[in-house]
Amino acid sequence: MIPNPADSTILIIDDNADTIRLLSAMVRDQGRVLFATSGAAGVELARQQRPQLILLDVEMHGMDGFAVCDMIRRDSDLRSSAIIFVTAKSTPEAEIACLDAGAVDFIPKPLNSAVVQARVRTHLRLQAALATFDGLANQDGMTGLYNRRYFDRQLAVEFARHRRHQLPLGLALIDVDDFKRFNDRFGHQQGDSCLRQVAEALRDGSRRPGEMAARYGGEEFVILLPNTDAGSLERYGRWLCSRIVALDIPHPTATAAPHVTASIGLCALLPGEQDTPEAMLHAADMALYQAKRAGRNRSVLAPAPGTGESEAAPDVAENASVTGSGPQLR
Ligand SMILES: Nc1nc2c(ncn2[C@@H]2O[C@H](COP(=O)(O)OP(=O)(O)OP(=O)(O)O)[C@@H](O)[C@H]2O)c(=O)[nH]1
Repeated sequence: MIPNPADSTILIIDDNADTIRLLSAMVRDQGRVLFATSGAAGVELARQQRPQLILLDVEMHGMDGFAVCDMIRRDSDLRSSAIIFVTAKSTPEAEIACLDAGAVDFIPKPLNSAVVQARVRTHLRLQAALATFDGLANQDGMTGLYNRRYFDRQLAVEFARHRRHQLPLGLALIDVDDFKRFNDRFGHQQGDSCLRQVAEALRDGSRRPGEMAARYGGEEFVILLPNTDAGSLERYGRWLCSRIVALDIPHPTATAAPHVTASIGLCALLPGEQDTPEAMLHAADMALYQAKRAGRNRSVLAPAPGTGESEAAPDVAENASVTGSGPQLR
């Protein structure tokens, strides 16, 4: 979806109430306008609201505009917020200093309504275009799910966050069963359509806050589940298998059932210092392998990475919890 500039949030940071009133009136037709009357309050509000555009006064008491700009530019969550400096110092040197500090533009005081509106409009359009490119770069073209590159980045971020807060992180690796036979029987185009339907079911099945589904490659998908322990993940695996069965896509040459099914490898982990995202993915991959070996159309929960058990691909019945698909609610 192409972001609409009119849905943007504009944050004004200025310690002068009159300037805030004036600027708000000038830009209120171009988005949702928020304001803060100090640099510190502005940074806090920016972290909460992630505005597309920040109109930042240079000369403020306490933390000045340059210090605020520096804090915002260093915050990875605020990388996509554009800053326009608003200042009475309109010498070329002052203008260059603002741009060098990381602002995208510069608005001189006294404020001219038409100039302010034109600059804000231009930068909101640019922000919308950048967000669109960002979205496309992170998307898998065929299914519309996130792509592997974006997933790997998010996994690293979530892994670090769950380690910091000592929360359990869940991961599900999903592979469509006997998909080569499906292509052989129905052709590649039908195969693509089948993958799109599976992707849609996975997207619908991962809509809780923070959950994300991605295409991991070929007929393999992955779902990241924040704050999910082993017990919840096992239930989720069963539920996900049943959702794919419920698509009821005929697959007469499949080995597990006469319709499309998937095998799922699960891994839940309270990340410790020694754990890595790669080891977690590897554990889920081993569990997926076991699900295939045990007959497909099921999910298998991996032993926690680092216990050594997942390395040897042990017998399913001994070392993994196998869960066949059943029509269970999540
Ligand atoms: N139509 C279509 N097929 C794809 C796509 N990506 C991968 N495939 C096919 O998926 C099939 C995967 O085959 P295998 O890795 O042998 O696995 P499988 O047949 O699903 O068997 P199991 O995984 O053991 O159940 C291959 O035939 C690939 O060509 C795609 O984007 N579209």
